[in-house]
Amino acid sequence: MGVLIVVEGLDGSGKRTLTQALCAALVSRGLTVSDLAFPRYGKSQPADIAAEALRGEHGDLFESVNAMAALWALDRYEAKRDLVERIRESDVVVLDRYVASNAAYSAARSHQSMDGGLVEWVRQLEFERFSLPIPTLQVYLDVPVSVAEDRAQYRESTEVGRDRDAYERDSTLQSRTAGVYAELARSEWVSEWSVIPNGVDPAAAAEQLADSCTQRLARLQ
Ligand SMILES: Nc1ncnc2c1ncn2[C@@H]1O[C@H](COP(=O)(O)OP(=O)(O)O)[C@@H](O)[C@H]1O
Ligand SMILES: Cc1cn([C@H]2C[C@H](O)[C@@H](COP(=O)(O)OP(=O)(O)O)O2)c(=O)[nH]c1=O
Repeated sequence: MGVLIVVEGLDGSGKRTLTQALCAALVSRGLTVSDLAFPRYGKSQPADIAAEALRGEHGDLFESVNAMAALWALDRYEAKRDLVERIRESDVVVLDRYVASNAAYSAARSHQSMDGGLVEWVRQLEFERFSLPIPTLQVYLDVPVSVAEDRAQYRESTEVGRDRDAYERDSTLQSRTAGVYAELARSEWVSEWSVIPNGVDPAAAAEQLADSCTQRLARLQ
């Protein structure tokens, strides 16, 4: 039975980079590691439909915050059995985005703080109704919106298929999302959070997180 670590943050905040560094740091400690990124594009119809809606397809689907959030949530519901199995079979499972993404982006789209109703709606849908596994630790990459945007723009210009979608192009949405993420982290929403400040080297952050995983695993035994 392993620990579930979730990496959260804005588009371009460095989630994929930290996830990869963390997996490498865990493997170098002799641990068995499994990683998964949400949305599971190409593997989940709900995720693909939501991504298409972000690019203007499917009529007015994009307009509904709840409909979009339900699609991202259904992607995770479909992955539940796989996720539970990975947690059973690995020492550590690392996720690039999870339920907190839905909470932060949905509240931000509706101009709500974390107390406005949507965050609680997401929690009830995903953790109560769907009974998705509760993360052991949620890691928030606290990067200024302008830095995340510059990185997402750079990636768009250098990587095929990484053109920015409607959320990524909306910098006021990104900035409200950062506000909700900060609230979620401060209130330790659903489980423990760790905030990585801007400027911390991803490899150094990964080493610290890997040490913390080793200690948590020792406590579980
Ligand atoms: N700490 C960092 N400092 C500088 N550049 C970074 C850092 N972390 C990630 N990057 C770069 O920023 C871009 C976006 O990072 P990525 O990990 O893909 O972000 P995300 O998965 O959050 O969208 C990539 O080009 C990556 O190489
Ligand atoms: C996983 C997830 C993502 N999102 C948002 C965050 C992103 O802006 C957008 C797409 O996810 P993202 O991780 O950015 O996909 P990619 O960069 O690979 O295209 O959807 C939610 O609103 N809820 C969720 O549950």
